[in-house]
Amino acid sequence: MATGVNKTAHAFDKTRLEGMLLRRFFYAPAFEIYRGVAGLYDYGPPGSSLQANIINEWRKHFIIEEGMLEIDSTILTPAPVFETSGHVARFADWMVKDTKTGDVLRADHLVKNVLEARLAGDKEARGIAAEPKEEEALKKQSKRKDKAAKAAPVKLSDEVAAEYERILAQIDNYSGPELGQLCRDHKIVNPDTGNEVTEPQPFNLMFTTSIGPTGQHPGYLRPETAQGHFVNFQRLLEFNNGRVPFASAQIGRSFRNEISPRAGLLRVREFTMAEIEHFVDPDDKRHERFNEVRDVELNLLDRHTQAAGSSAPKRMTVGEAVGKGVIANETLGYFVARIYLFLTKIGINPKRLRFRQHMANEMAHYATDCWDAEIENSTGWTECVGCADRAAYDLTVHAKRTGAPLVVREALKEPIVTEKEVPEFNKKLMGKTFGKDLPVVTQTVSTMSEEELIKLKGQLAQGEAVIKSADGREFKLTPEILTIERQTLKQSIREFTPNVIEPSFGLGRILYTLLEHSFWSREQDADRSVLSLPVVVAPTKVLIVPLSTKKFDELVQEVSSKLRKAGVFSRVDDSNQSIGRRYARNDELGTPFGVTLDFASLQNRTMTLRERDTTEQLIGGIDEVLAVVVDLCNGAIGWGEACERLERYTGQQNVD
Ligand SMILES: Nc1ncnc2c1ncn2[C@@H]1O[C@H](COP(=O)(O)OP(=O)(O)OP(=O)(O)O)[C@@H](O)[C@H]1O
Repeated sequence: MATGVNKTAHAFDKTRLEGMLLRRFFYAPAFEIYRGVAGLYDYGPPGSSLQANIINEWRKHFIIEEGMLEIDSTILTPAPVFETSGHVARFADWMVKDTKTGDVLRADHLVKNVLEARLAGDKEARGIAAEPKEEEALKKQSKRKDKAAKAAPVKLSDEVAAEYERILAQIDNYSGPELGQLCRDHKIVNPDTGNEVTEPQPFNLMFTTSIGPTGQHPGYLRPETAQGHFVNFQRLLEFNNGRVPFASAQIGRSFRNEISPRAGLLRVREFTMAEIEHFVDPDDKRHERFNEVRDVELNLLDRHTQAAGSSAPKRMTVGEAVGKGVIANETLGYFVARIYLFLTKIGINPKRLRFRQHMANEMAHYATDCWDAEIENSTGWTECVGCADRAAYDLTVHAKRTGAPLVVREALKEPIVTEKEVPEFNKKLMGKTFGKDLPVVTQTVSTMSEEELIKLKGQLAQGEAVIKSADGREFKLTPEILTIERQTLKQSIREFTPNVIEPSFGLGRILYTLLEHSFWSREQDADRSVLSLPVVVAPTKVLIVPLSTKKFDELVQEVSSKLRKAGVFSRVDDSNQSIGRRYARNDELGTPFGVTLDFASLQNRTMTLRERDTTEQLIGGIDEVLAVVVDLCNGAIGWGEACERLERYTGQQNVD
């Protein structure tokens, strides 16, 4: 009985969406009455509920479903942690400055925006319809002062257009000097002023602070939550009975001093992340639940496709991708698929979701493979989740710096028995013979290969031998100083540093793209906007609408208390506005169901149930409607089944 809804009746209108989000206070610029600060936003009631519901679903989907160990580590971090992790040296973006005004721009964004705008201008000049992101680029450009950029759309030669496409397909792969070269080669200037820009310089994105009253401990606000997992590794491992694989998970705030944040929630300076660190045996990256996701189909944009200048993803199952080596291993593939399932469950349009593999330069030097979940929106494709195999890098560097044994010690079922040449030193005699060079001699012998030791043993059997240290000095050895014997060794413990697979979610980006994907206007009336948020994440699940205030108080109380007891979040709208207006307001807030109490409710204890997307209405007894609505909100039934149940109910009433 549910009729189809044409959600694409009106073209997506970003200005309308942004106006509505602000009007309904999903989120707003922070400190607005102080004129605000770029890149900081406050969430209002519907935005906060939406984020809380996304987090709730994330916790169910990952932490509960996968038995992960949840942690909550501090934001304030002493400097040595980020010196060790490499963030102090390398957590930087390339920035350029306007040579006249000193305005600061992020170098890769400058190149991307200018080339996209030129391609959009080219399309316009050729009379080809622009894609939404290109329209955005043109809109931005037309507001700017650069005369050349504002001039009539310019046709590009086919070679130049192809070159721009090639650059854009691998924009994340360029180093700072290469971005500088691109600016010179393609005459890229600051579009706001038309002025040239400086050579790109690295800019560290971490906010510095100092801990303690005298400022003696330099520190940083964390730019990601990951280090909190690594520094707690020993305790987490112990909690997991000393075994891998296991995963820890954390949801919390991160801070990045972004160079010029101008993209709303997509690029902010303070944001909530949800991160997983899955610790796994480096020799065995299979995943025991891989079969559950093997057939999940994904859009995969691998690095070879990008290097060839294309951005057309290949459609493939995860099983196929891991089998063919497109995705490096099962565990990484498992998480890529689980990320897909999570994002689509909360309402991201699967057709506008792809996984892009990092190109060689883009990936951290230690990582083995990395895939970003990118979601298409009005600004183009935006990374919303990163999923990387970080190998053993993090635990290794922290162990080296602190001396903490960040390793797994695994009892071997079968001890490994090996025969080995073992050098034994006469320390006393060696001390007398070599004095302060003793450690050099010991080190030189101890680091010899099996083959070298056998050769040395042979020479000693002849009376003496000469060895060469790493710095080229020679030392004479005799059988009195050193003996080498073949021994049988038994190893019953295997010690190794686990590898880490890290899915890292930015919740603000997911929330914003979800709002774009859910937003549409009714066919008959472009002014009537709807947010088709899935029930699981909708800020309010049920709107209770009494016809007029006083007479219905008791029923309103009854209905809201029953919904509360069933764990369904509802709101009462008893304003004086017409029911139609009240529904329209809640369509904008994404409330999936409405129940209306009218005079029939008083007389016959009936209630009307309305569905947001179709606007269909069903009538039933109050308790039956409540039972149906609770099942709808818990995801036990869909709208089709709700219709059948209430129609059955109405049929029975008529017979009775
Ligand atoms: N400035 C930001 N504002 C909002 N979300 C962010 C920001 N930076 C990162 N994120 C989120 O955190 C996730 C993991 O961070 P990661 O370090 O992989 O991002 P990134 O590669 O630095 O992003 P970008 O290249 O867009 O700056 C991203 O997928 C994104 O969702």
